[in-house]
Amino acid sequence: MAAADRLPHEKGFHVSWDQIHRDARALAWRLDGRGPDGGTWKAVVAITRGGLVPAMIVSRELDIRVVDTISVQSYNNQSQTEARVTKAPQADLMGDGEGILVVDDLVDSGKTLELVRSLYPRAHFATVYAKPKGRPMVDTYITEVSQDTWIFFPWDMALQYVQPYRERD
Ligand SMILES: O=P(O)(O)OC[C@H]1O[C@H](OP(=O)(O)OP(=O)(O)O)[C@H](O)[C@@H]1O
Ligand code: HPA
Ligand SMILES: [Mg+2]
Repeated sequence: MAAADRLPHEKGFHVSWDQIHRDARALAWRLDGRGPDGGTWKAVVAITRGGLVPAMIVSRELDIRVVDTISVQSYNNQSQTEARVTKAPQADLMGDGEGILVVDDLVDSGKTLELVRSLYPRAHFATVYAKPKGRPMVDTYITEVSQDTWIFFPWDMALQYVQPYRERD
């Protein structure tokens, strides 16, 4: 669905680069020292593509140098399709997920995390934003938004000229 076709009851939550940076840092600080046995995390695994930016910020804050990715595609623009893994992380790194921090930008229906959880049940799942339906799938998150809110990330947006209020028809 194009952004212009959104239903009127659906709200937009626009996240700037500055905001995602602050929120991803807050996520990192919350996760610090919460690895196995109160220790450090073995690796950060980003769920691409949306998890790449938060995972980079988290791994930088927590000084985790081992970073891998899992590609899960669950949306085509804004309509949901069946979640599927299109690229898996290194199997010997992952094991059952013990000590692995899986990071994504948000959890919505929870379908993406449900799939990744089924593959790595002992991993820790962290997202920056969460909607109520998907919340049971995430272990740590920073900000919750309502289910009828669409989150717009800075990598999907551009600055645009806006007509002055008095000149709009
Ligand atoms: O909880 P869910 O309902 O599964 O939705 C959340 C997922 O959907 C989006 O990814 P998407 O599949 O659109 O791919 P992208 O990260 O490449 O944009 C988002 O980045 C999450 O990964
Ligand atoms: O609210 C959202 N914003 C961006 N991508 C998404 N993928 C699922 N839900 C969302
Ligand atoms: Mg994603």
